[in-house]
Amino acid sequence: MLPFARVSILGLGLIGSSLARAVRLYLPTVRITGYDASPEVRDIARALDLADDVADSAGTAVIDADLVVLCVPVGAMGAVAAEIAGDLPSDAIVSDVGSSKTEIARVLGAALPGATVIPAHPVAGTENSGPQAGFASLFRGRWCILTPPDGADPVAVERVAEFWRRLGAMTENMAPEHHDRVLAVTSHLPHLIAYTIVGTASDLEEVTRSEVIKFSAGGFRDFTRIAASDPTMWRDVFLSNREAVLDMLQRFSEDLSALQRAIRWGKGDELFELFTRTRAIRRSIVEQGQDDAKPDFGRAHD
Ligand SMILES: NC(=O)c1ccc[n+]([C@@H]2O[C@H](COP(=O)([O-])OP(=O)(O)OC[C@H]3O[C@@H](n4cnc5c(N)ncnc54)[C@H](O)[C@@H]3O)[C@@H](O)[C@H]2O)c1
Ligand SMILES: O=C(O)C(=O)C[C@]1(C(=O)O)C=C[C@@H](O)C=C1
Repeated sequence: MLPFARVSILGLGLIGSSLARAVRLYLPTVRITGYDASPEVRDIARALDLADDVADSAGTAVIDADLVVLCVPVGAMGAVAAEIAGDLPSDAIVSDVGSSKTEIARVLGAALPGATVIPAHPVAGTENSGPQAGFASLFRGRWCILTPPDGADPVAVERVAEFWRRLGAMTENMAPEHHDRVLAVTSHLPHLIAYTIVGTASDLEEVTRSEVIKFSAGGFRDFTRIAASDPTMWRDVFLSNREAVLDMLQRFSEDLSALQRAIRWGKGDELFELFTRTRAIRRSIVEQGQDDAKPDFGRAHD
């Protein structure tokens, strides 16, 4: 059975438009209503035929929904939730796709008292933003982590999980606090490091900007992709997951200092031991099929 028949997607950027495209492709009988605060994005969404209807206000977008998915930056979740509170059908389930979860659970709970809220996070994305950047296969073969509140209705949780599985994702349930610690190290810290290294390189006086661009063939180029990610999104992620990120950053700084010492004192065995360990981690990620470069992964942009 279809988990939902009428889905409203609020925020039609990379993730919202990918969700709309995926629903169209994998759940073609589901009616999609979209909304975005930006009139330009609404016009583009209409031109791209992303939804059956693109509403001009958040309230009208949810009026007959059975699932509402908030796809806006983490810092805008509370404001959108407040906008829909008066129009949300009492039996609708509200979910979201935000990259941090504890703070979102708090703001959604406060703005929508009595509503069924089942937050989720598809661990899939790119450095691009906006409605043109989305594609239907974004979630295929990717994890979607659900962070239901204590005492959540198991049927509602399973309906949201089934919705994501129908779009090709694999699902797992987690406590929001645990999610935020795991993602702090697997997603948030890597972005912080990429922003730092690209910023450091561009500030170096003895290396010109054109040299940075010209010789960025290998590792640095990979960092520049990550460092091109959306500034609003990532500002909100770091501010909303402050504690976990600062904790992981502290550990990272200590490990970096140890590496600095090993290089200074010529401790080649320490460097070799670490690099051997990290190579094994990369290999197990590739073996588990979690690597984009895997040829049969089927995530070609549609
Ligand atoms: N980009 C990624 O890789 C990625 C991956 C997984 C989850 N996420 C999460 O998905 C969410 C959306 O990110 P994105 O990459 O799609 O960003 P995006 O910038 O591409 O799209 C966000 C959209 O939200 C709209 N918006 C902003 N405030 C709004 C409001 N108050 N009401 C209605 N619309 C509003 C913007 O106009 C924009 O079109 C974020 O919470 C982010 O943390 C992002
Ligand atoms: O592949 C990328 O470009 C991403 O940054 C995707 C990525 C990640 O860090 O893995 C970014 C943020 C998300 O919340 C989920 C996925």
